[in-house]
Amino acid sequence: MRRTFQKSGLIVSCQALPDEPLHGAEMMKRMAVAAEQGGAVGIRANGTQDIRAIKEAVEVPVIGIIKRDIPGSAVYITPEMEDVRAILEAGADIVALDMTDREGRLSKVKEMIDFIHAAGAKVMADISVLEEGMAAERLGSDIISTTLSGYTPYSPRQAGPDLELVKKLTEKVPVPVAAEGRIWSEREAVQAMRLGASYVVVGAAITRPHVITKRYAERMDEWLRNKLRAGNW
Ligand SMILES: CC(=O)N[C@H](C=O)[C@@H](O)[C@H](O)[C@H](O)COP(=O)(O)O
Repeated sequence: MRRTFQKSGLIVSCQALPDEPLHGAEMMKRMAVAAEQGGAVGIRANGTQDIRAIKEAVEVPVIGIIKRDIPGSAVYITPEMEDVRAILEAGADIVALDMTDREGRLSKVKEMIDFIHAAGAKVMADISVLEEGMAAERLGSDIISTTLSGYTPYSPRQAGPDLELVKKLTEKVPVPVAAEGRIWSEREAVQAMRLGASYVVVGAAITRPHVITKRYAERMDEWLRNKLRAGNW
């Protein structure tokens, strides 16, 4: 039985790629358990080993992805049907996939969406601009997430989350919207909800300690450099 999501809440993305210090299913399982203890209503996880380990350890639904580089392609979040199959076999309740309008992707994903639905799971569309979100909804996606805003050449690059996109999506699409990407504070999370987001997905700010540490260290170095430049240190 696939699990269903609460109507709204925090989803914690528990991901560590092979070059990251916390890489490994055991670590990600513990991260997910901690997130659930803290009140997360769902977990987002990458790779079949992590998805399996997390599904066994938590009660909340799990969004599965497979990040994979395909030579010559910019699409790396659940790129192919074989990835969808593997995610479903690993037990994910929701499958998230790239639904950006690149490389004819939007004409290719319908088959994937139908396959996911036939397996009793739901679809999260990872998009980067409003038009992609609207197209993803028309294709039958169950949740639209701003995951890829800032990561396609035509979406805005910004330090913080794309709250403008969250707002536009909630006005235009009739399915739940998830605010995802570069959310670093509770204030930003609440702001996203105020703008109509049903879910807020937080990754690095909760589960990537080396990134959290780097932010602290860089801010402190910057302060120190400014002090030194001003000659009062
Ligand atoms: C762009 C991309 O590949 N995003 C990935 C999607 O699964 C993850 O690396 C992010 O951690 C996730 O989207 C959450 O975002 P943030 O870690 O910024 O809170």
